[in-house]
Amino acid sequence: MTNQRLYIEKKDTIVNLSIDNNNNHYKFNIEQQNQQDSAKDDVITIPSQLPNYLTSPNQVFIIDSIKSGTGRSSSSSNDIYHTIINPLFKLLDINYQYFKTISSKSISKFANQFNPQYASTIIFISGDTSINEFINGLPTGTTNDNNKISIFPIPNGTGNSLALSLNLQDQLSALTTLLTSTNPPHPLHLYTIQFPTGSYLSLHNEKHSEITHKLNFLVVFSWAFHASLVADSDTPELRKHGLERFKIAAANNLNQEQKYDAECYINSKKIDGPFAYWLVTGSDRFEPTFEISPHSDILENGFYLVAFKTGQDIMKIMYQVYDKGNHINNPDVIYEKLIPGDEIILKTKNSSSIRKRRFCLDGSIIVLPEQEEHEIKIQIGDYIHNNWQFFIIH
Ligand SMILES: Nc1ncnc2c1ncn2[C@@H]1O[C@H](COP(=O)(O)OP(=O)(O)OP(=O)(O)O)[C@@H](O)[C@H]1O
Repeated sequence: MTNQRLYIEKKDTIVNLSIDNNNNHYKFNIEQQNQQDSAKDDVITIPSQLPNYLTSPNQVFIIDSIKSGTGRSSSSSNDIYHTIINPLFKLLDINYQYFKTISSKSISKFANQFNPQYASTIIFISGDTSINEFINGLPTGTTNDNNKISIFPIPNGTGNSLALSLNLQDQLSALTTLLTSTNPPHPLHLYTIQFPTGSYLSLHNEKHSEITHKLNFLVVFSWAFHASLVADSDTPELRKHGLERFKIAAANNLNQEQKYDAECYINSKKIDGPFAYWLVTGSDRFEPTFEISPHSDILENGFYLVAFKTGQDIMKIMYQVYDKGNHINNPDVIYEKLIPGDEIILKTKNSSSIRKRRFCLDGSIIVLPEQEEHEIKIQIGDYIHNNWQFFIIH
């Protein structure tokens, strides 16, 4: 059970928030006056003056991606929006618009019609993919002040790498950070990939939609073993297992040779494959203890290549990742930093089999067309995309 007591200065009221970690059930209650006079030392004060990004003229939106993580049903006690966020925001007089997903296209559609009057704050109750879908779904913005978007993740997905990289370990601590942070929102850096014509987004291992323009990622772009785990575990059956779904898919993948032929170039430096593991990431961890890139800082512009070749003991290296990111000291692991101005190109070979041409983009699976060779270039962008300026609340 995780508990949090908040003192709402504006209303001179203490509220108790709790989450039962076993079943994800939330509770919200307002303390009686006589209890309030007792121990006030363990409370977090929510000041009367909330951060600018939650007050007018900023427009606040909440996107509730209800199938993220193990999913949740509306108005039940595992629904953090209705149980906690809605009553808390009402108490704090925060004006916002609530948007709940109804399909796998909801977030892209919401993004495509997004046309705020002022700078906006978007709070995601989701994992990483939902945030990625929003950013990639936006139309071209104007260059007025209304193009500033501050994003905040309340971690509810299977993969919550963005939140974890900001040290937001759970929903309640994320909420208090959102309400009390004194840091100005920081530029949120994006990385861009042009996929070959004919590439498509795959959902539950079926073609979902064609990729028609460059796509951005926020936290991870992967191929080989990592992309296979994400793709293979994307079934309704395995999704029920939450984070365990990756472990189940990993066990299945370890029964097959992990051989992905390619050459990789960082600027003019060539790195020969074949690879078993290959990904680039700007975040330091994918799970609370899976420290995939200990030197990454999500607030910096740049990312790391983490890769190793076929023939290495995959599980041994994965355990090193869980051991405080110790894999980066393993001479068989390639760990390279890329900064603005650098570029990375992956040239795949013998990749006509579908398992060899699946990529993971912040949790989405992109399948390249059926060809023996592909070339993918990843560019380090900045925090501006399609005229929108992105910031992260931290
Ligand atoms: N009502 C819905 N019906 C179908 N799909 C939905 C619905 N709501 C959200 N989704 C989709 O579910 C996915 C949730 O991804 P998100 O990253 O937020 O959570 P997740 O559990 O971490 O998933 P992953 O780890 O695979 O990225 C998104 O692709 C989103 O569009």
